[in-house]
Amino acid sequence: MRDRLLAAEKVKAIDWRDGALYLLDQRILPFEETWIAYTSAAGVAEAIRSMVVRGAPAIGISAAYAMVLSARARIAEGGDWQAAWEEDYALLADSRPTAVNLFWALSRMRDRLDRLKEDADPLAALEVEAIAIHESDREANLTMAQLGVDLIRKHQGNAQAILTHCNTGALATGGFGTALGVIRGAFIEGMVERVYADETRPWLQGSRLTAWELANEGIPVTLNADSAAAHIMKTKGVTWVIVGADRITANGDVANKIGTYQLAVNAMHHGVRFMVVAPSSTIDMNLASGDEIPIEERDGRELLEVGGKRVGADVDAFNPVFDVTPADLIDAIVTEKGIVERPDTAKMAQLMCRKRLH
Ligand SMILES: CSC[C@@H](O)[C@@H](O)C(=O)COP(=O)(O)O
Repeated sequence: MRDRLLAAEKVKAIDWRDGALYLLDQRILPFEETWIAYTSAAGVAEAIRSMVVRGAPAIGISAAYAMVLSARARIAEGGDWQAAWEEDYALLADSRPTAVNLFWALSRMRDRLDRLKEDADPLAALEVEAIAIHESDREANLTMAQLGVDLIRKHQGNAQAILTHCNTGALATGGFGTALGVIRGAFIEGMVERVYADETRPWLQGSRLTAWELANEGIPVTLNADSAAAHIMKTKGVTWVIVGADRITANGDVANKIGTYQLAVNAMHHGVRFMVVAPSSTIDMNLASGDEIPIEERDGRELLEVGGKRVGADVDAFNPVFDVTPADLIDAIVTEKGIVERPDTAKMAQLMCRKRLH
């Protein structure tokens, strides 16, 4: 399974080469595959804000490389370069509020600088750290895929229908994906008959990105409107809903793409199992519950317009782009440190004490 999973890394969203960060512009996929080169932290912050790069782990990795770009520019300027580096740090931290991977990666970069020996080269150390963040996300994808597949097998090993939301694949991570990594692994093991992909209004991460990734690999995928999910659970033999996460709190509540919460409610009603797949960099033990998670609200025009053309009436639009699924609706959280079934505060604390499994 490992080799076939790694083949899915042919698709990637982030490339660090020749001292620049290259991001695949996810706003225009699947119609155009355009890479944009970034050489400044401000440029990367704007790329995150405007969704050139998206998906919690991918945002964190991009921010880490942005801090390398910042160090190079600020050291060249001379003077108190660390104060200027902190300004870039703040700019990046302000780009999107919900995915904690962003803040996790930034603080790892700052810690690296704080631990630097006096004669060490800060730029080289930061680059090594950013690459390590990227690499460890790839590794985490592999471990989670294996654990998630084992969990599916434990409950029901034969081919089944799976429903997913948003995009959690190679485009959203440093590897081949979190939830989509488990789905890929389950398909390789002959345990997936069909994947139902929610289109994921309003950015259409499901129809543009997830459906594209799966179809490219010959994994049977059917696209559906988000509002069809309950009907599909009732009529199409769905056994698992498998999603990613942007922030998981100390009690096991999960923030993910808007619409995830209603999937969990519907899954509970229909007896469909609900799995969340996320690396431990998505877990925020500083927040007691999901009520404390800052939920990003984006411009209402994202709902009122399609392709820049007005389609909605002249009214206000409320556009929260994440919601919080309470822990008691979740069957399992799969991380690279292990699986937490029926999450609660004690089990999450135990998980975070464990070492990574790879
Ligand atoms: C592995 S990605 C997990 C989440 O980041 C994903 O489900 C999601 O909600 C992405 O939202 P986005 O707004 O596209 O950044």
